[in-house]
Amino acid sequence: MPLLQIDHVTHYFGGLCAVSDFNLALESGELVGIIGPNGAGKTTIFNLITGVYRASKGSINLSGTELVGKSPSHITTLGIARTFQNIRLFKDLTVLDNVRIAHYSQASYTPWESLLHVGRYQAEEKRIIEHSMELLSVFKLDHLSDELAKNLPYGSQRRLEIARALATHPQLLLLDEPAAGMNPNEIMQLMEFIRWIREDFNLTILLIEHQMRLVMGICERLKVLDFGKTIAEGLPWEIQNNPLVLEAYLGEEGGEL
Ligand SMILES: Nc1ncnc2c1ncn2[C@@H]1O[C@H](COP(=O)(O)OP(=O)(O)OP(=O)(O)O)[C@@H](O)[C@H]1O
Repeated sequence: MPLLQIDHVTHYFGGLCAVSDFNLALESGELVGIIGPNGAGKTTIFNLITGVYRASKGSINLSGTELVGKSPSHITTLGIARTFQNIRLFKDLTVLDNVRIAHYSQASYTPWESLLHVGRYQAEEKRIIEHSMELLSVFKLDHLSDELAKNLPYGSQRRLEIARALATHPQLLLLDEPAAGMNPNEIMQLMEFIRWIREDFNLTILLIEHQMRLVMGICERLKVLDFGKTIAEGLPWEIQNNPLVLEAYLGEEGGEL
């Protein structure tokens, strides 16, 4: 059974069909890309998977559990984490607190234990801080744990966002334009980094990206959207030579493939 099975998902914003009859079967361990020109519906698909929007039609299934109708926090506990197109850190909190916060969806103590700092609270807090520091260390951010997130360079903020996403122990990681704003050298490093976290954290990854160097370099297969519809799918080299895809991109200002 695929880890994620999306069947006939359609979503309207008023009269606009942002996603039309989208289908995807994602096997455990795969690294798949969704590409398409601006406004094609890519981020809407992430918002549908993570429960930010409820699909107007269709089904989204994670290991046998239907996600449509579930809240984003519930979906997080089921094993899906994401990053955002525009980095969404708590910029005025420390690096450590940004990762700590992500653990609270799974904390096992009660509000009373938390208020009074008794019972499971102390042990759980210790575990959360230790796990946060372990993650920061793996991402080479531990020496910056007391720094405010807003003071980190851009590339480190991206790494911190991914570290925070991994704090919830996801099986499926959704990366929304992780290479946005990066130079070619940083993109090469990011490619290595994504390959490495997939292996090290046993992840399945779904990636939205405009940077073709990254998409073609690491994705095993691609889905291409245009105006909410899937216009092509296949191996990166097949997509690169697909006339429908070329037309969709060439029609976009500055678009290239
Ligand atoms: N909350 C919303 N309300 C109304 N329309 C929306 C909303 N969110 C997205 N849209 C519209 O839905 C369509 C798909 O948007 P979406 O953000 O999913 O595209 P995208 O492929 O991620 O684009 P980009 O590459 O520019 O991020 C667009 O026409 C967009 O204007």
